[in-house]
Amino acid sequence: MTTFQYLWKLIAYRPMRYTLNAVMWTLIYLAPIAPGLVTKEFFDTLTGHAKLDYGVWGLIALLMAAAIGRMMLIIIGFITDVNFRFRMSMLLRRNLLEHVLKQPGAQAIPVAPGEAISHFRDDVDQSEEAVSWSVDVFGLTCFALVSGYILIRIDAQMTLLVFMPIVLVITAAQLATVRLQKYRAASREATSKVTGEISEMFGNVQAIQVAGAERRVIERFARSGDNRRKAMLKDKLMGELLDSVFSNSVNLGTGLLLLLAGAKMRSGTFTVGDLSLFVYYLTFVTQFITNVGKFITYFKQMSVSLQRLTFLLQGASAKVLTMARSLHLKGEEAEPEHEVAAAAVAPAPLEKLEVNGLSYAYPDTGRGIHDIHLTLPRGSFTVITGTIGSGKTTLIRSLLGLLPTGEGTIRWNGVPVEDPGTFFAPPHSAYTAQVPRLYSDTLRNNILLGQPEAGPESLPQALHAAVMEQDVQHLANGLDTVVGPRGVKLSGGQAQRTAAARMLVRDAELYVFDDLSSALDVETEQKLWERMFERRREATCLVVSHRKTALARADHIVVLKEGRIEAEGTSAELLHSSPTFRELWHGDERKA
Ligand SMILES: Nc1ncnc2c1ncn2[C@@H]1O[C@H](COP(=O)(O)OP(=O)(O)OP(=O)(O)O)[C@@H](O)[C@H]1O
Repeated sequence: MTTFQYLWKLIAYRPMRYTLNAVMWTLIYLAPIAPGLVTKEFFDTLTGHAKLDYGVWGLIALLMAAAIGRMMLIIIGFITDVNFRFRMSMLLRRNLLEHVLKQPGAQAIPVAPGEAISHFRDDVDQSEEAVSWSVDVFGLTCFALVSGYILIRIDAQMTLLVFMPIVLVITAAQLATVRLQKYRAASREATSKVTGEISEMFGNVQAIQVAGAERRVIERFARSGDNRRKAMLKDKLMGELLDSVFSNSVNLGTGLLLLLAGAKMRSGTFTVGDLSLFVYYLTFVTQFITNVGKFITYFKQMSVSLQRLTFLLQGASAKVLTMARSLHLKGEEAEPEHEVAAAAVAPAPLEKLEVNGLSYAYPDTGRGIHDIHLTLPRGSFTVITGTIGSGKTTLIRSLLGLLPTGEGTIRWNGVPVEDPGTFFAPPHSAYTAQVPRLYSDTLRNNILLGQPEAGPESLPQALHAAVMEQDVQHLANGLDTVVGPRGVKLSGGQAQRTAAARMLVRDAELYVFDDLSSALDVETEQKLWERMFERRREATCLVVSHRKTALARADHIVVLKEGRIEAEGTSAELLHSSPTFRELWHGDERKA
């Protein structure tokens, strides 16, 4: 998408609001035409050159009326502007957020969270700015045309002589905006780097401390801060320099005007009123050129913002950004599409899940999984095992659509799953990741994640199944205990079982656990599996584990090595046939 198309799409999102805004600001910019003419009449009245005779008080009344009228227009103009701007930027942020939430969960954003936030904030603001300034350019062009016509009719030669040098000075200064734009892009880049570093630093305080890396981290941060300072300084200096050229060009024009007008006034072809009109309009004409320049700068910055926002889309078309959607303002009904979609997919009981030829390679490392075949019959307990880095997590994530689609097919009861990312969610499946992700909220909210507490049974049941009920009793406020950022107030095992309870509180046909037991002792893990089976005999489980507790229960075990299936079968079969399995099995025995 070109920058112009992007601008146009944003305008076309709310065309009536844009038009209303453009009309208002055109009226605001045209408004000074009247007081200019009244001022001219005033001075011409004093020198006896007036064509209309309103008298001094009449002219004062007209000036007052024009000032009040313009004030009113400006107030309305701000209302229309804010309304339009808000909708435009909200559309961008809404679409961007929706896109991120629809991405394969394991790779939702291509940059650090802090950097993504800076795109959400600054690049959207920049786009909003450019569209909003297009309105001003239109209004000021109308003013320039009308005032130019009036001035040329009074004295064409004076108009050209006074305005041409100003146009030249400002155009030359405008050319310098190319450099300004470069500086602006650099300062923006430096700012997002600093924001990204802050967010990573805050998220990793413990890791920094235990590595004794405080000083080095601070030094690195200081270097980034210093780069940002230099970039910002260049940006500000250039901006101020250009602004001063633009604002001083009015004085330059007034000087020229006085020099030229003197001779003309002596010869009687130019009145004092004409002079006042020229001086009065001069400010606005200069403003016109300045603002056109500003618009060009904003437009160029908008193209940088468009590039950065498109990068966040990770290959999706930039059209995603401007797709017209409701913002649900003023009590508009929420789009029912999600509920409809969810209702349409009746949770067909899982009889058999088949995976054929599933492959995925990470683009940067080329590592991943190759040609995986799996069959999970209803009520089965399948364990994926293998050495570190053999591809267990990648297999689970590919199957659940948490990574971009690779090769292979997945069939649910014989029916191909077209979009695993949306399909593998409750009520079809529930998943606990290897690293539990918790919010800084209450334990209850972390488990429910907005799901209504259905009956008096389901939450306590899920806590019991996750072997969490004792822990809740010992927490200061039970389920209403706030767990701290990323769940820091919980132990590793508690955090994992909270994630398990989050999964179990959702009714699902397929339960997927990625190394759930890594922070659990053998006894707790034993209880967890027992309760799991008591509660949901029919549930199908796919579990990543290298622990005997899980391996011994498995109906079927798949051993991965370097992304491929090395062996599969029951534990008894594999102990006989697979050296990798024997190593894992006895390794766990040694640990126990
Ligand atoms: N985001 C990523 N980008 C690039 N390569 C990755 C990424 N994640 C994992 N890999 C690589 O893919 C391979 C499989 O990783 P995966 O996390 O699936 O292994 P695993 O068997 O789950 O390991 P572990 O037992 O340590 O959890 C590894 O070689 C790893 O380095």
